[in-house]
Amino acid sequence: MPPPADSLVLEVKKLNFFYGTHQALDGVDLPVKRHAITALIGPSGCGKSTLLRIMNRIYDLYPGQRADGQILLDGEDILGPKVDVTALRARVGMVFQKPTPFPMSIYDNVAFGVRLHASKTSAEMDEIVEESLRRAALWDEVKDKLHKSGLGLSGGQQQRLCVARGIAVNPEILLLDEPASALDPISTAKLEDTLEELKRDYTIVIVTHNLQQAARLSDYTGFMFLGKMIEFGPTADLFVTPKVAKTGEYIGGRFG
Ligand SMILES: Nc1ncnc2c1ncn2[C@@H]1O[C@H](COP(=O)(O)OP(=O)(O)OP(=O)(O)O)[C@@H](O)[C@H]1O
Repeated sequence: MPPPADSLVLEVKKLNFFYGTHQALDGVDLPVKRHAITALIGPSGCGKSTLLRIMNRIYDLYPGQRADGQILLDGEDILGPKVDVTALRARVGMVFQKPTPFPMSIYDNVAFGVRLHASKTSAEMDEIVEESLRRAALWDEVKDKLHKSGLGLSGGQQQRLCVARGIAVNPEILLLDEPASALDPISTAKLEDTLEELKRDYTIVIVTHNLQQAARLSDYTGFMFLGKMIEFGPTADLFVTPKVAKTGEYIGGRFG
């Protein structure tokens, strides 16, 4: 069963995507439920990252890439020509595969995006930085070195810093593209706990190669293959009783 229509924050409809003449997505639909975690799984090259990159129009930065179809965010089509892309990226934040802290202090990493979008007093900014680091489950580890470089943190801490930076601007949706692939198991577990906590207030879409991670973490899962959304549903149903044979083969490890 898909999530009820009135619980959706984002709806991808009949989405096609082209890198020049290469069609990477073909008629993709994806309903994204508010305050839930939606995972995208599928073999390498099936289009998971491409789909994620369309949701905040990162692809706009690259000539020759084009999308058609609809992506409704709170009912408004974000693929339309009149969309303010900077404002969109504040509403739909992104955390990448490799941790990408800026070469500046931990504090400034979190404050950076907020300064772009709003003017705050220093007391307000202190509060936002602390709250974001707490929510990203990093505060206790960094509260005594906020003015040291973000690049001095461990890989797992850097990734949670990127999550803190992403949520500091209070986005509706946080997109994560294989955020744990460069992390050790303990850092991965911490990041997963963080995401579980965050879904109370945010909507999360995560691309992962790790099927156990998708099964542990997500409420809904979409399985993609060769640019198509093959099956979408509640994670427990898709993993235990997939409706499409291809989904079962992938989950059963018969290809990938
Ligand atoms: N910049 C690009 N230019 C041309 N083709 C691209 C580009 N990026 C991706 N593609 C192609 O688009 C298709 C989908 O790629 P995408 O990176 O979205 O897959 P993916 O499922 O995220 O893969 P992976 O799990 O390996 O990251 C692939 O055929 C890929 O080769």
